[in-house]
Amino acid sequence: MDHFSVDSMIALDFPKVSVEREISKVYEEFGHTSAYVYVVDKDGLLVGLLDQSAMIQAGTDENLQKPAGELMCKAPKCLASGSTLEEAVSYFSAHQITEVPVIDEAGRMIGLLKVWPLLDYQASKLKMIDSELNESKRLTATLEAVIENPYEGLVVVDENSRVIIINNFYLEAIGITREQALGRHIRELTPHSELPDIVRTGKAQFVDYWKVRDRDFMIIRAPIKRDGKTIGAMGKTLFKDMGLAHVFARKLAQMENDLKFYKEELRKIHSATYTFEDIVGEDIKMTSTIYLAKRVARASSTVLLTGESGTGKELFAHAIHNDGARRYSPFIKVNCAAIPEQLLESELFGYAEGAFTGACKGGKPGKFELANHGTIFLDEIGDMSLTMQAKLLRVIQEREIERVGGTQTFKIDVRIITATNRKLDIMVQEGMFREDLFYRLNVIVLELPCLRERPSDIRLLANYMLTKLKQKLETGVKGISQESMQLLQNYSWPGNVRELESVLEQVMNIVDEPFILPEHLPARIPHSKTAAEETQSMEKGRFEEGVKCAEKELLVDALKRSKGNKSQAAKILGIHRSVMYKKLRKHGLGGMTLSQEY
Ligand SMILES: Nc1ncnc2c1ncn2[C@@H]1O[C@H](COP(=O)(O)OP(=O)(O)OP(=O)(O)O)[C@@H](O)[C@H]1O
Repeated sequence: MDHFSVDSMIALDFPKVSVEREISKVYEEFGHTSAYVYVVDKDGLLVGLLDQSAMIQAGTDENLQKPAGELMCKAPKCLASGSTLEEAVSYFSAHQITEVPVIDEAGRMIGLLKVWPLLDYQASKLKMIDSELNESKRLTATLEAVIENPYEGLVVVDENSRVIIINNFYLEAIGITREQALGRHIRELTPHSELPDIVRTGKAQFVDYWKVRDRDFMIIRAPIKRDGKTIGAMGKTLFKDMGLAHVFARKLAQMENDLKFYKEELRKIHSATYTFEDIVGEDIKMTSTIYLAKRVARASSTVLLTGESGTGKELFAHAIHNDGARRYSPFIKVNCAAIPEQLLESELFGYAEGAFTGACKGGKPGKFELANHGTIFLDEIGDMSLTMQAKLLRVIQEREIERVGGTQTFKIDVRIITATNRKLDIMVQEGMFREDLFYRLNVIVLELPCLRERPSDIRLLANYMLTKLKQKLETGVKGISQESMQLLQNYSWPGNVRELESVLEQVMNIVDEPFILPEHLPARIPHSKTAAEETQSMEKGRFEEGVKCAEKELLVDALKRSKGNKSQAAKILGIHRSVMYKKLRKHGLGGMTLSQEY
């Protein structure tokens, strides 16, 4: 006989559908990888091989057309007519036989489907069942350990609120045995249980208080659902006892505190620290600048602060912001000289997501965005490149920004305060600063006087800083000798107030004596006397200074204790009122009020 395929089976009145169905059943049963089906013709010759894609590859296999006597040797007669493949497979597998006859409608066997290797399949199926069993045993053991953990109570009820799982912790808490609990309605065990409500509503209750037999617990209750339907509920204690709950609550409170602290720190970073109260100065140049600054603080106009380094430009920027309507909004400082040119643009205007390699997801807001509704303080504006000046000009004119690499523009409402110690007008002439930007920034100009122009403020500032440093450094230094003060006033202070601050801090760190004397001052502050004169007068001067300072300190102390009452202060010191007044005049304390610092 010729080779035959599914089509040739049709020619033999064997319906194609039926063959395909039978074949697919074999595959379904044995899996595509574990079974092969051979088709043998009625003369016992192998005529087809069904591979994994269920094709009859007639004529393509070298085994085709070979006698299949040995394959058929086990074919039972009882199956020779009309059994379905399913019946055949189950019969064969029970008898460890791996062949199925193909029969025609008259019940004649026209071929044979040989299923191979059925035995391997059975063995692997058994192995699989065995490993599934082991896995589920392992899982059950783990679940039991979880359920029986000694730190938490657990009870599970079914859809009728009957207990199906309960752990020892829970049993112990309510004081009954497992046998007494299983299968009972939960309210028979704990009359006020809310689990039936959870089963009814299907809604969880997160964290509730549960008191049982004089013990307090925190508990959560949750529904158990399958295919969206509530099939039970579980109650679980959260802590072994309330002691642990309190530990947890304390930790939570600590974390909340920390969070508050960091939020406050962040707020401080984005807010102005100083106010006009922190600006010390009595010199007319200074007081008129403060007066003007206070006036401009109320408006939103752009301010340009000029003056030598260390004259207090940043201090003024803070004070102006803090005195105006924007005081509760951010104060953002940008040091234009400290940020590399290529980063300044994204620092000021932010960048969009994917603007460059390494850009943060979601992009990053720039300082202008952060300062929205508040103030941006652009320090060292004179150090900004011409390219950046053009970009800044656009923002000032349009009052809108676009993130680097972005397409959207944002409207911004920001007050701009700039500062520089460079001469912007000269820079404009030299082509180093854009003229149009200069006029945009030069709306209100506050020129801060340098320290050498206001020597009277040196004494004031030095005493003010001494008081602050005494607290900070906890030193025994009580004051500055008159002679030292004179030297400080004679000095030119190129670094202005910042330099004065650092000289005092440096001196107070090394001086062990109560008063800062000329020899304690750094060498760059010129001493008016020659070294010989100094040595001579030093001993005398030191004693006199000491006495003078001590006397002054006693006077100040007595006045403080008498709350400014001079007669009372005289009594405290045991001196006559007239002597008291004389000494007060000598030390310049005649008009002393309590708020003054000496
Ligand atoms: N009038 C003042 N009263 C009290 N402290 C002052 C005064 N002026 C300046 N200071 C202090 O001096 C230091 C320098 O001030 P600030 O940084 O404001 O100066 P600046 O002009 O901005 O300096 P730069 O140009 O170098 O940035 C700060 O510690 C500041 O608190």
